[in-house]
This record gives sequence, structure tokens and C-alpha cells, in this order.
Amino acid sequence: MSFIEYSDLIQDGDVAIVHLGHNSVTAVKVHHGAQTQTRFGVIRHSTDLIGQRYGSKVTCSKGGWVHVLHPTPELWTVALPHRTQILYTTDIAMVTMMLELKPGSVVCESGTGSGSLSHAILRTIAPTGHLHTVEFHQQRAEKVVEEFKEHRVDHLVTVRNQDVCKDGFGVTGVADAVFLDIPSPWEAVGHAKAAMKKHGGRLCSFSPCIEQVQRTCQALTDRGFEEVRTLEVLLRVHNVRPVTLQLPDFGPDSSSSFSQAPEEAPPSAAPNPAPLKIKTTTLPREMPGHTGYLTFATKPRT
Ligand SMILES: C[S@@+](CC[C@H](N)C(=O)[O-])C[C@H]1O[C@@H](n2cnc3c(N)ncnc32)[C@H](O)[C@@H]1O
Repeated sequence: MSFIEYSDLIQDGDVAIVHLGHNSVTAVKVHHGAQTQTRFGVIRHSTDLIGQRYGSKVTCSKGGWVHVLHPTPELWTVALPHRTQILYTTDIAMVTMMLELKPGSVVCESGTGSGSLSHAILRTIAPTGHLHTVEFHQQRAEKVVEEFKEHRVDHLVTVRNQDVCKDGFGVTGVADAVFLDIPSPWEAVGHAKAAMKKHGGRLCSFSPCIEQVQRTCQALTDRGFEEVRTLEVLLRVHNVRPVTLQLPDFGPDSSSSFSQAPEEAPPSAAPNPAPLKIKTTTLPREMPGHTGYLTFATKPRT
């Protein structure tokens, strides 16, 4: 198992994602002899997991069952232990596209936080790219190093425990793209520019507040970045459901010859038309709210 390569069978040492039900997943480190408690009973790793195929339905000790899934960055985002606020897949998808990430890209990121975005970046830039990620909180930096090893993506990433606003990314002239998710991104714009390749690249900054966006846009413009754009991704999932529509009865057809002489028209005894059964969509009553603004910019060739 690795977050960047699929394997069929669950093996000792893997990190597997246990799907317990709708919106309920948990990550499990698989070890010979270990057990995991769930609300459906115990999962015994040696007999229930190791050697089974990813995707298998596993029956727990109380008779309930779960599915055991191969890890992906998307599943990790919903299963990971939160140390910070994290980026979710809706924003991550936009970031990946707008930063033009691809296999081989070199990316700088700060802060690393809980590593939600980092895992998605790593999957995209593998097998030849590299992520330089900077986190100034020591325990968070150590925890994410441990997780990158467990997920077998550590060869693609360098974690630096330093303040990006003071010390930068620790690399110069190598990055195709830079991503910032820190409280004062405008203080890191100069370091971001220095980390980027001479022939230019893309930058994204994620901020929850518009005041942060204003200062970041100003700093980007002052430093010669171009195509500065801010957007917000709001996901509206429509409910697809069957509806039955009663067709309206408009009375006798006015275009028929009877319409010229209404007194000659037969009484409209026609039965109501049969109701129409169709599938349609309705808007959600509630929508996930604001997460943050994504500001994108291009560093031109220098
Ligand atoms: C909101 S979290 C990032 C979450 C991350 N994008 C994810 O998806 O998991 C912000 C992180 O930035 C770190 N941070 C804040 N200011 C920093 C700085 N100047 N240098 C390095 N890290 C910083 C914080 O310690 C925190 O862990």
C-alpha cells in the first residue's frame, strides 16, 4: 500500500480506511495481532484484514459489517486526525487545477497543518515531482513526517520546521507552484517569489477573511505578480428525486373549428390527462458555508 500506488491486498503495515457508514470513516494501521474496536464490534487484523482484498466487506465480532478501502488523499482528508483547520476536496480540486500541478511539478507549501492538501499534492506530482512544505509548529511538523513515512510518500517530500515569513521555504528558484495557508500570507509573498523558477509559475493563497485577501493581493501586485484573481468555491449539490406533476387542464382547444362557434362546442367531458412522472432536481435547503477565498497569481518570467 502507498498513497500513490494501488495494491490489491491488505498487508501488515498498511494504513487502511475503514468505512463504517455514511460520512463515517476511520484510518487503521494494520498490524499482525492488533484489533480495532468499532461500533459493530472488533476487527481482528490478522484474520479480518491481512490478506483480504481492498474493498472487502468485513464482518465484525458483533455481526455488523464494514468495508475496508485502499487509502486515497480524498479518503485521508475525511479520516485524518485534525491538528488544525484543513482544506477539503472541493477547494483542493480547484487549487490543483489552477496551480497546473502535474507529475513532475515542484511545489512549495506553507503551513503544512494536518497535511490534508499535502497528500493531494503528492499524489498529483508523483512519481518525479517534489513538495517542500514548511510548518513552524514543531509537533505538527513531526507528526506529518511520521504520516508521510507510514503512507510511503516520504521520498517525494521535504518537511521544514521553520517560520516561512522569516526564513522562507529553504529553496530558491525551483518551484513551479507555491501554496500559502497561513494567517499573514502577504509576509511570505517575497519568499514565495524567491522559491519559484526563473521562468515563472503559479501561486495560490487560501484565506478565510477578505481583509487577508486584500493585503495579499496588494503584496502580490507590489512584487510584480500578474493575473491576480480571487475566487470562492461553493458547492451546490442538487437533490435528484422523482416527482409527479398533474398536467393542467386548459379547457377545449381554442384552435379547433369549434372555437369559432362556442355554442356548437361539445361539453368538455374529457378526463384529466394522466399525471406526468419525471425525475427532477431540487436545490439543497442548506449549503456548506464559506471555507475561504482562493487568490491565484502568476509570476512572470524574469
Ligand atoms: C490552517 S493550517 C494549514 C492546513 C493545511 N492546508 C491542510 O490542508 O491540512 C495552517 C498552518 O500553518 C502554520 N503556520 C502559520 N503561520 C506559519 C508560518 N509563518 N510559518 C510556517 N507555518 C505557519 C500553522 O502552525 C498551521 O499548522
